[in-house]
Amino acid sequence: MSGTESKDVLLSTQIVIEEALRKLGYGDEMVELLKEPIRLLTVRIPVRMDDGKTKVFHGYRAQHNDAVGPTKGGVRFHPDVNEAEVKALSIWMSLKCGIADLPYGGGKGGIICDPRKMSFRELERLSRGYVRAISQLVGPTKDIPAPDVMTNSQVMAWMMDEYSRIREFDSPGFITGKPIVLGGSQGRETATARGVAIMIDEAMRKKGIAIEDARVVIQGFGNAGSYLAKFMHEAGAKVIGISDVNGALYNEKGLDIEYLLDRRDSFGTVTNLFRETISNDELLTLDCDVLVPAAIENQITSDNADRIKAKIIVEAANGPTTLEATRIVTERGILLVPDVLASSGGVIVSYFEWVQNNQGYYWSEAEVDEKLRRMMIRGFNQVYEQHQTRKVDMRLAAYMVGVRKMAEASRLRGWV
Ligand SMILES: NC(=O)C1=CN([C@@H]2O[C@H](COP(=O)(O)OP(=O)(O)OC[C@H]3O[C@@H](n4cnc5c(N)ncnc54)[C@H](O)[C@@H]3O)[C@@H](O)[C@H]2O)C=CC1
Ligand SMILES: O=C(O)CCC(=O)C(=O)O
Repeated sequence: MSGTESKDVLLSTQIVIEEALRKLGYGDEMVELLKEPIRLLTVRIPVRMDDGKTKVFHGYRAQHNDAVGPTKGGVRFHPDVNEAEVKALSIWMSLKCGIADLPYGGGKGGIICDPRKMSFRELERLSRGYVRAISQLVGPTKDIPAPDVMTNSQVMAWMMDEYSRIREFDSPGFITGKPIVLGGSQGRETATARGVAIMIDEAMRKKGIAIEDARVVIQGFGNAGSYLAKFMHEAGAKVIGISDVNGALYNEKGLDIEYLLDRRDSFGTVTNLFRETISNDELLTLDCDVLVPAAIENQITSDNADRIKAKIIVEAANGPTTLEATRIVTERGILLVPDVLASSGGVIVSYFEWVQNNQGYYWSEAEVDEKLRRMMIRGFNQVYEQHQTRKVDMRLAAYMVGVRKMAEASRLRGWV
C-alpha cells in the first residue's frame, strides 16, 4: 500500500478492497463486483425556504452490496457531500457490518447543504423531501438509514414520520438513531463513542498503557468526539486536546470536559468561546498516548504522519487517514485501529434498535452496552489476529475480515 498519496476516498477504498480480496483468493470478477456500489440514486429535492423561495438541494443514496441482507448506513448533511464520498462511505458501511457480523450490507446517503445556515423548519422540510425522493429504494427490509455528520435523532424522527405517512403504517424499523420515545434504542446516541472507547481499551492493553496514565487527544467534538471525551474523562484518562471546525483547545493538565460538554452547540462547536486556541494541525501532532480523529476525512496525511507523537490512533471518523499516512504510521510502530472497526459501535447499536423495533420488545441500556462490548471486542480480536498472522497492516486486516462474508454471500447467490 505504498506509493503517491491520494485523497480520493473512493479510489483509496478500492485499492484496499482489491488487495483484501486478492489476499483472500478472490479474482477479477469479485473485485469488479465489490469495488463500486450496486446502486446509486441521485436526487434533487425542492424545498420551500422560510423566505418563500424554492431551493433545490442535491442528495444521494448509495447501496454497496445487498447479498447478506438489507443495506444500512447513515445520512450526512454537509456542504462537501459528493458522489465519490457517498460511494466510499457505503463500502465502509459494508465492511463495518462484515466485521461485526451483522445481517446487512452497506449503504450511505448524503445531502449537499449546510444545516448551520438553515432554520429548524427548513431542515424538517429538507429531511422529509429526501425521504420522499428515495422512498422507492429504502425500507425496513431494503435499506435502513441512520444519523451521520450533522444529522441527529430529530432528523431521524422527521424521516421516520415521512416514511410512515407514505407507507400508511407506523414504520419505526425504517430508520435508526430515533428518539427513544419513537422506538429508538437505549445507548444509540452514545454508541459510536462507546465503541471507540472499547477499542481504545483494547489497543492500550496491547501497548501496555493504563487508562489512568493515558493522555488523549480528540479531533471533533460532535456526536462521536464529545461523548468519547466524556467517557475517557470518566474512565480516568486525561483529555488534553479537543477540536471542532473552528480550531482546537489544549491543556497539558487536562481540559475541563464537563464544562466543554455543557457549552458545546448542537453541531459540536465550542472552541469559538475561547481566545487561546491552537490549529487542528497542531492538535493532531500533540504529544499524547491516544489520538482520535473524530471529524472528517483526510486529516492524517503524508504532511503530518511523520510528526504524529501518539502511540495509538483510533479512527472514530470515517476515512480520516490516507493510505500513505497509514503506511507511515504503521512503519513508525503506531497502532492504528481503523475506522471500519473502531467506529462500528454506531451501526451495531443501530442493528439492536432495528431488532427491537421488529420484535416490539425493548432492552435496557446495560443490556445494549454489554452486547456492544462483546461484539466490538470480538471484531478487534479478529482484526488484530489477521494483522499478526498475515503480517498486514491493521487497515488491510480489517478489510480482509470485513469483506469475507459479503464476498461469500455474493458467490453463494451465484452473482460471481
Ligand atoms: N454519528 C455516528 O453515529 C457516526 C459517526 N461516524 C463518523 O464520525 C465522524 C464525526 O461524526 P459525528 O460526530 O456524528 O458528526 P457531528 O456533525 O456531530 O460532529 C462533527 C465534528 O467535527 C468537527 N469538524 C467538522 N469539520 C471539521 C474540520 N474540517 N476540522 C476539524 N473538525 C471538524 C465539527 O465542528 C464537529 O465538532 C464522521 O466521520 C462520521 O462519519 C462514524 C460512525 C457513526
Ligand atoms: O447507525 C448506522 O446504521 C450507520 C452509522 C454510520 O453511518 C457509520 O457508521 O458511518
